[in-house]
Amino acid sequence: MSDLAVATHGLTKRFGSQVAVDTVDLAVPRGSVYGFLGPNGSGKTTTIRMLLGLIGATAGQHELLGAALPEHAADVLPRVGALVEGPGFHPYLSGRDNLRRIDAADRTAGARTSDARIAAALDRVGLGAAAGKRYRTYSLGMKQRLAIAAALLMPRELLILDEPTNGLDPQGTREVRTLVGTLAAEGATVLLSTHLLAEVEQVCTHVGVMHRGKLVAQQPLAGLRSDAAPRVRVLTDQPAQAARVLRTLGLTEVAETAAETTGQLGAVAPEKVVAALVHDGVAVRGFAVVAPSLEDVFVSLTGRGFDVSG
Ligand SMILES: Nc1ncnc2c1ncn2[C@@H]1O[C@H](COP(=O)(O)OP(=O)(O)OP(=O)(O)O)[C@@H](O)[C@H]1O
Repeated sequence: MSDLAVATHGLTKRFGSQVAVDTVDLAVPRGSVYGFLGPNGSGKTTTIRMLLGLIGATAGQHELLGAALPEHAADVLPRVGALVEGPGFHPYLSGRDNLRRIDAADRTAGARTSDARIAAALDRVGLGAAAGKRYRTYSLGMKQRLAIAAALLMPRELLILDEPTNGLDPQGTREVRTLVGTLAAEGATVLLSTHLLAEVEQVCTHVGVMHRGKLVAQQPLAGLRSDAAPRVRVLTDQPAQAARVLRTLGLTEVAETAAETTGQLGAVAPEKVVAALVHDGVAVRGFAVVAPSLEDVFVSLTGRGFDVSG
């Protein structure tokens, strides 16, 4: 059995002359919560649509749960729950009745257990109380949660969620994050796309970063952090003098403000920096080694800021 829940090899999608997804090799380990991160338009949704067979790839191959698609689609796709844009819900039916329609269309689901399955799925996403209301009266967040409930009607080994917290209020966002954590704890692999760093920091074990159609980084979250270069921060009334010392030692990206000087450590030991500052007579009021935030890492990979408010 493959230890990857999702694997792609040179997956590529062109729209006319535009390359939306460019030779992407995804490797999503089983049991991981994989954050598929990237700015808007970087190719996440197009990749996910190819994974699920909603659009064909221009080039490349992919496997879900160890089986090649599209050859094994009939066997594999029932074990995969998906949330992609534009679920086909009926506006005049209640949330519960919409799930009934979806459940009834699933040949692998037993009709006698349908009510219990639907109630459990609604409960999981916190829509139990609103289950009887018409879909068209739902807020965007409720619609999103109903879409997740639809993906959870059957037990799933793999969940592929495109921007699952899009449009949710903070409370709804927290609920979805908790739900993702629970599903992962139960053994499901979760691939979720997002442009929100907070989402990645709070729930993901692995990260893949897309930028202009290319996968520019892919690794465990902890690795991405530790690979990033730490900086020193020197609080001092003599920032220019401190900056000279840092540069002489070989620190890079040295910057100074009125009250502090910072620089990227590289291979230089922090204690060596302290000793050199003292030796040079710089009055140091504070000294710290700071790991760059995830946002710093992503900006360095994509050259773009992320929305970190979520
Ligand atoms: N059907 C299509 N026809 C033409 N171009 C498309 C089509 N679908 C996507 N694109 C283009 O492909 C690129 C990648 O889009 P995609 O939706 O995959 O990005 P994304 O990372 O999911 O962004 P977002 O977070 O905005 O959904 C974009 O430039 C987009 O305009």
